[in-house]
Amino acid sequence: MQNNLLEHINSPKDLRLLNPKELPQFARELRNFIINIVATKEGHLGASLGVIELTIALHYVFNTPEDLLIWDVGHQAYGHKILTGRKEIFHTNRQLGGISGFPKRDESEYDTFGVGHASTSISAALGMAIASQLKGDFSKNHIAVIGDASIASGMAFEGLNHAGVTNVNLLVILNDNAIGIDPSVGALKQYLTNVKKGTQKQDNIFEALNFDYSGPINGHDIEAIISELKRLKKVKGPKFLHVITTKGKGLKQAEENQVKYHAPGKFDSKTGEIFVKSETVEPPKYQDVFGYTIVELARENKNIVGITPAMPTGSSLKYMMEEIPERAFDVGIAEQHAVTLAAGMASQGLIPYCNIYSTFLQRAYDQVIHDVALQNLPVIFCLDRAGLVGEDGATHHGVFDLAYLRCIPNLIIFAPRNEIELRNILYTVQLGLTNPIAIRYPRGRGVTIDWKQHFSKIEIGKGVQIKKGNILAVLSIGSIAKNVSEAIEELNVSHYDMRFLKPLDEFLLHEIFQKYQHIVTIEDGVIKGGFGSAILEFASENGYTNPIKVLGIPDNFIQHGSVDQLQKSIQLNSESIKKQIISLL
Ligand SMILES: Cc1ncc(C[n+]2csc(CCOP(=O)(O)OP(=O)(O)O)c2C)c(N)n1
Ligand SMILES: CC(=O)[C@@H](O)[C@H](O)COP(=O)(O)O
Ligand SMILES: [Mg+2]
Repeated sequence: MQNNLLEHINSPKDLRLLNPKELPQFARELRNFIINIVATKEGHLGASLGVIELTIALHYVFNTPEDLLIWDVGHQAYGHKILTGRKEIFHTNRQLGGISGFPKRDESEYDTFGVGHASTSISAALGMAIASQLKGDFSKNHIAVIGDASIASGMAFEGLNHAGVTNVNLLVILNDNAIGIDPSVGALKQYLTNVKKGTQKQDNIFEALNFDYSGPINGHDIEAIISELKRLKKVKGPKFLHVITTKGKGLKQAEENQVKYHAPGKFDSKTGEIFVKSETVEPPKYQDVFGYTIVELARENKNIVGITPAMPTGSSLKYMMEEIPERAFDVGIAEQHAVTLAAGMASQGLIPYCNIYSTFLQRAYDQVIHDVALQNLPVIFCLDRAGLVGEDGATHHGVFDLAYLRCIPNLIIFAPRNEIELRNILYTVQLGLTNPIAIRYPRGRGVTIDWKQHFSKIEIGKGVQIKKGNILAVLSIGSIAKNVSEAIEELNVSHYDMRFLKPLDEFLLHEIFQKYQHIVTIEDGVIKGGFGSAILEFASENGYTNPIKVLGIPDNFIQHGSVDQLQKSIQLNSESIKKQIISLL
């Protein structure tokens, strides 16, 4: 199909010149444009396809960028990006030096608020609306578009609760497609389903919170959305529009397999078929080592429970949810709840494995300190996606965990260098743990094909030497050990995998500091406050004066790109590590 309309549209101003009758065709073109590019460049797909009509209607009716539009999470904003001046560079989406996969303030004036983590849009839009009111600007509209999974999170409710007692010009649009990445969960989901079916007998929740509620309306009927948005534009105070859409709309496979097509990787843009990688045997993904191992352990140990806040597929807890559903819980986008739920369970003798992406645990920091560590409850945090995650970029890199966890008393912190270490620590912790523990491991595949070996117990607080050499010792933590091994293969230096950031293996450290002239520390976390800082503190406390070089993530936000490219850009790839070590020898 020719992009007859899209060809001429580079901004919402151009869009507003179209006749309303042309908009359905424009929607088809925009969809195809996204499908064609995501098919080869990868990225989030289903969410953007589902809001094409809504995106067009919003920019058609509202005077963006003066009217402020915020996309919750932002993974559904590809149509918005293309419509707001980024059509020609959309093919660089999520790539090194290219545009971000999420709205970002320094990328466009149409991106009014940086997003990536869920459920922030209502608070941000409310803040902007209050600012407009205080400035005496009563003409501006402030619009938050939020999904059915994201609105169930505590933070979204906090925003609604506040907004309902204001008279600011705020429009919350619920894009209800009944699914997050995985199917939405919880009582609110049931409520929304009942509203859709027209079987809801109770008061409308949103009206009860003082919102002017309208809907549900068909989010693919562009005429209907435009007409409703025009009406709402004239209504004062907090308004709530409930829109029903289909995730993946317009691509058959994406509609039928919404979980897979959330972010499908490369696929055939014509047929929609996902390209299957060749059958070469590869090491497993760390998430699968977690997912399969917890099932194995939980079969034997009936006290084991699993928790995920809305990431059953991403964390691979889905395997336990399939086999032992009564002990595996998807609690929705509710990281804070997930942590305190785990604390409650641990207080009663259960053994909770609380699996949260490193970046999303940031949201539950107080719960980790106040509900878990302060009471010394033996919760097992499995922090997936630790380190650089790649194309999701700055909002999603799990690089702060070592630093933000290290200062918490009682907490044990472990990072496996490979799949076997992960498997063994998962085994060890259910044998009886007196403290909480954080186990952090990266996105993607490990290094060991034959990973499913017999369990063996790991001694808490013990590091190991994995290569012997002279003069210089490299101390690493976690899976960055692979880069170190490659870097020093031909060098006469020692390599220690310290494994535990807390408690540090001080016995081993004394040995190292007495034996080697130079120490190099390497971590895939921020250098301010992480593993390297811990070693510097150890040296200072014990009067060691050996020169220590700290390698890790520098003190700035790392953007998007492949993990290899990003590691290279901050000298954490094996070649750069090698050069830096040689310069010290
Ligand atoms: C705090 C936080 N937790 C988890 C995620 C991972 N995540 C990204 S999108 C998503 C589902 C969002 O679902 P919904 O709000 O319904 O939007 P849809 O994808 O259906 O458009 C989740 C869980 C996140 N981005 N932020
Ligand atoms: C938008 C979002 O937060 C998720 O879709 C995230 O991109 C998932 O990351 P993984 O691909 O690492 O599971
Ligand atoms: Mg949804």
